Amino acid sequence: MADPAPRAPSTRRRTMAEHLEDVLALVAPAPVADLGLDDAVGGVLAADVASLLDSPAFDASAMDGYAVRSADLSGATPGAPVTLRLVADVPAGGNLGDGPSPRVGPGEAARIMTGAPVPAGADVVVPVEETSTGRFVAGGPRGATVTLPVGRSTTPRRAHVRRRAEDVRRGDVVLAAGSTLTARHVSVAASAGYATLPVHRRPRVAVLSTGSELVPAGEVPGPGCLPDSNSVLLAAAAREAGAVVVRRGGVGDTVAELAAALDDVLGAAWPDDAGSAAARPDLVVTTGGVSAGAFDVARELLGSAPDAPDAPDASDALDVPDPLAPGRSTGPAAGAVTDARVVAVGMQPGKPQGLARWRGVPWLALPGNPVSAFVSFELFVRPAIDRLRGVREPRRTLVTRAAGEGWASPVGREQLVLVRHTGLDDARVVPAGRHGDGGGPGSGSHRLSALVHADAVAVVPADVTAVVPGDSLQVFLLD
Ligand SMILES: Nc1nc2c(c(=O)[nH]1)N[C@H]1C(S)=C(S)[C@@H](COP(=O)(O)OP(=O)(O)OC[C@H]3O[C@@H](n4cnc5c(N)ncnc54)[C@H](O)[C@@H]3O)O[C@H]1N2
Ligand code: MOO
Repeated sequence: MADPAPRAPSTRRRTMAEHLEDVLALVAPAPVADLGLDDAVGGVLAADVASLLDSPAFDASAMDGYAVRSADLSGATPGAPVTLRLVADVPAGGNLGDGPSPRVGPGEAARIMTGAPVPAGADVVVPVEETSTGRFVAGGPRGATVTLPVGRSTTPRRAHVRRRAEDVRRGDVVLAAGSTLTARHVSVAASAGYATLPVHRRPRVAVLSTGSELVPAGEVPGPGCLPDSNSVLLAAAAREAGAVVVRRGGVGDTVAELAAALDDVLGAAWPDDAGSAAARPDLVVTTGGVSAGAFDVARELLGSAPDAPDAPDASDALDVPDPLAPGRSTGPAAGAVTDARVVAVGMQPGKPQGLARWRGVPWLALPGNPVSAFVSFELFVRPAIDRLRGVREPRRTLVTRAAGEGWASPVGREQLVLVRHTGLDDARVVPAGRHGDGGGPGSGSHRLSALVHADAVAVVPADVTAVVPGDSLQVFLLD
């Protein structure tokens, strides 16, 4: 049998949509736990919730007043009222004692408060202000009769009775699986008889930034150094997206240091975990070191190398042996990296992207430029976190806006432009931050000013080379 032909190095070029599918395939929803209603808010419900109770649970008064038989009121007017005998007093809470349930017969009335069960026989509640009582005072009923109707009312137009189960019937599904729980959801759960809900536990996300040039936030950078802003950005963004986060900044640019840092976060203590040694992150996110530099350590650890030294754009020509390249299989990462890929995604910024498993834990390696890291978070990491949280369809909603300015866009790559609404006209957006050197917004993946001024991200299709004022743009809004 002939030797198999040597495998030609394949170029992994992916569209954003394809890369997102690859990312989502790497992660699965986090395990489900029953959480108390206070802690469940923000989580994603893992199962439909059917009400254990009718709501209202009984025919209840909607007014403070008198429960009567409507037949007794027929023909009664403020000019010719009827007088009924008081036979019961029904406060809210059904504090009725052990005696027989009250009953309202012909010619009788029961004093009743809002939310209290309407006594048998009565089918109408007349508000107190439409009766001879006028208003209730604290304590028991005064007098043995009530005369009604009085005032502006004739016979009651509304029964003022909330019917049993008119809102929710026992067994009705009141909360759907996949819902992100808000205060409103947990209040409905409480009304439906639940004290806990099955919720996917919060994803545990470890954030690492690589780069020997990085100093921790607040330290004065030495020559050639700069503050580590990416790990701060990604950790905060992951937290905002619903994750529990462990952050390690400024990991040195050697394979041994990155491997050690990745192992370190695998053993990290998690704030949501009562010290169980088994807790591991659900996702590791790194930034930096995925392109073609001599110290691009994430890429090296992912086992990649530019396969052609003269490749015009190294990250367009990537083929990652999987598992690690033979030469590295005895290094610090021996056997640790699986499913590794470094890909050139047809997007700007954010082109070089890595993904793999580190000792089985999903690992997304994002580019180091701050805007690239941010855009990569929004496009890939947030959906991954959503999937871990149990969100059924982790997708961004795009809305249409008009371009308030023109700019150039690279051919063959979708362009992600941090934009802001003009304020004058909410339907128009312009690039955010400073981009006045002729490079346009597309060349600004290092520009921090855009990050704070942006309130949306425009997604310019790959075949568009120039955006002109008035063009219709698809944008997703930033929270
Ligand atoms: N020869 C090539 N060079 C580059 C290519 C390419 O295809 N061929 N791609 C470029 C693109 S596109 C991007 S994006 C960057 C991605 O580079 P890395 O992921 O390797 O990132 P670094 O080189 O580590 O850093 C880039 C830049 O960002 C700064 N940085 C890094 N980490 C942080 C941080 N935690 N906080 C703040 N700033 C950070 C870093 O100092 C660099 O200035 O590669 C291009 N090069
Ligand atoms: O793709 Mo890089 O992210 O253009 O700056």
